[in-house]
Amino acid sequence: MSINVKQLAAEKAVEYVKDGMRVGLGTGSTAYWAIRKLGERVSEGLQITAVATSQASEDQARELGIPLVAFSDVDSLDLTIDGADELDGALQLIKGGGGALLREKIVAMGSARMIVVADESKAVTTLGKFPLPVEIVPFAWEWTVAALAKLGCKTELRRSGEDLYKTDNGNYIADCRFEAIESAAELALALQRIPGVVEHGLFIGIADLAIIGKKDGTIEIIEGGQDR
Ligand SMILES: O=C(CO)[C@H](O)[C@H](O)COP(=O)(O)O
Repeated sequence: MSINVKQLAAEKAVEYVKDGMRVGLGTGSTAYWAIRKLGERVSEGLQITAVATSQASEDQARELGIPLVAFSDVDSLDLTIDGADELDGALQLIKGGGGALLREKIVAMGSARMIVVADESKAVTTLGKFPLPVEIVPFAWEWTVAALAKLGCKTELRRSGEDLYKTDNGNYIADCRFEAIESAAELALALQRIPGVVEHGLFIGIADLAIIGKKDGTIEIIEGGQDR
């Protein structure tokens, strides 16, 4: 039987959750396993409150009996566990493959610690093979997409079947294929200067720890210095 490497990484991360913590719940197929394990621990008596980063994670947590609060009801969170589409050795991330990057960034930035959980295929030397998701407002989206393309990427507006994909916040996602991002920090600044961009999927200086599950059943832990 093959090992579920996402589950391996996610369950390791849940070991960092202690009684009384306020926990941010990430989004995606790796975060799913973390939420599942948290639900198991809650049913065994773990006392936590949680904030979800998407409707999907909220629904899953509710079903498992994890006590949920709105982010506006807490000053800050102790720990967020979330997945990533790519991560490098400096713990810079690309996120947003699941379309939840805006809420994910708010929740991660509002947490004392962020743990990234991933399988080894997500670990890269240079970010950029995975198209960078950028959340944009629907108004004048054609203009915003053209402005993004001027940064040197191939840009595609995300679709959901026949329709344009809409985030939980009612915005669109432009997926920007750079192939290689030489300076994530410079690109982040350039993206922030484009009106119409709500948020981008570059997470720089936010993650504290990455837990990477490997096919051979081992786990690699990368520690980083965040500068939130
Ligand atoms: O950023 C995300 C959602 O917006 C996810 O964390 C990211 O896409 C990784 O997902 P998965 O664990 O399913 O590979």
